[in-house]
Amino acid sequence: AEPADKPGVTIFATGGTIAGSSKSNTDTTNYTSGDIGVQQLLDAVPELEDVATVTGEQIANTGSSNIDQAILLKLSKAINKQLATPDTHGVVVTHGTDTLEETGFFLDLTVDSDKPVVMVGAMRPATAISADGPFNLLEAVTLAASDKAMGRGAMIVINDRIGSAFYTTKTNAIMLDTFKAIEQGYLGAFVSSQPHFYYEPAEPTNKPSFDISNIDSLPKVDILYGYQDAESSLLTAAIDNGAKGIVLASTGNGSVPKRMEEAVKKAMADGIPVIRSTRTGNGIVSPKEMGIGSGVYNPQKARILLMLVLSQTDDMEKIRGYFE
Ligand SMILES: NC(=O)C[C@H](N)C(=O)O
Repeated sequence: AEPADKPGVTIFATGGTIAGSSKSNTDTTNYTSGDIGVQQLLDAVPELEDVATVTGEQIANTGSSNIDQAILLKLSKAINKQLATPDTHGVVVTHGTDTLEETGFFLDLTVDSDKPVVMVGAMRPATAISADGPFNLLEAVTLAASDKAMGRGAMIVINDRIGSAFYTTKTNAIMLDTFKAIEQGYLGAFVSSQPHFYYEPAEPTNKPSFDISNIDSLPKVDILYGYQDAESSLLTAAIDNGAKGIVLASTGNGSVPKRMEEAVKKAMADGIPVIRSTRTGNGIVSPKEMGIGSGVYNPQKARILLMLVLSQTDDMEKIRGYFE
């Protein structure tokens, strides 16, 4: 599509490390925050044009310890005005991380729109080797341009995570993965033995359900662990032993060693799904050419899901759809 067809996203720049610069590309602590203007931030990420029609507005350019209520009010009013225009799909606020959570929370409580408001910052200045700002900015704009971001309140994007501005906090003075909402990752907690929920009722995205009223047994699915030197003999043995599906508790992002590729491909071709999950205990295993990525499911949950799915269908693309 032409750039004009892309969703409109306005970036309100306020400064911070994301707009910081230093004479040295290894300096990540003694740089000047809020040194680079919004146009320069945009110019550093030409890929933004692929996801949105982006316009920039400079609200302030300072370290976020200098953000005050005058700036908050100016910013919130500017965002409300911008989101009311039909061509605007969402807004992004570039901001220093030190007080980013305060501004995000303020916007969450004062912006009157279902459209996405995305706070973004960086922990390394723009001049650093492996500066995190440009990719964070690309993700923030992609989120602001996404229909999936509607109605979620103000959000904080940094280090590949989407946080609720209501709950997310800076937790580390210098590390890249500083923003966390650890406690509110739970649904709730007990206060004097009474349940207190952090969220309104919500279902996990794409949660499947199965009617097992007429099912007396489920297909056999085995889990195989990933490790250095792992090869295909256990996979073949599991299938010879009657497995109708296999879950790999693989290394990393569900990687399959070259030694096992042929056996995985053969199993898939024979109608035996091979789900690539991860032994790391965390993360969303993404689709690749090989097998089926487990998505959000750890190996033991992927196994239960695959048994249920196999009780309903042997269509490989349908099976894939439950995971990826
Ligand atoms: N990482 C950062 O953005 C910190 C910076 N001092 C600020 O909050 O402006």
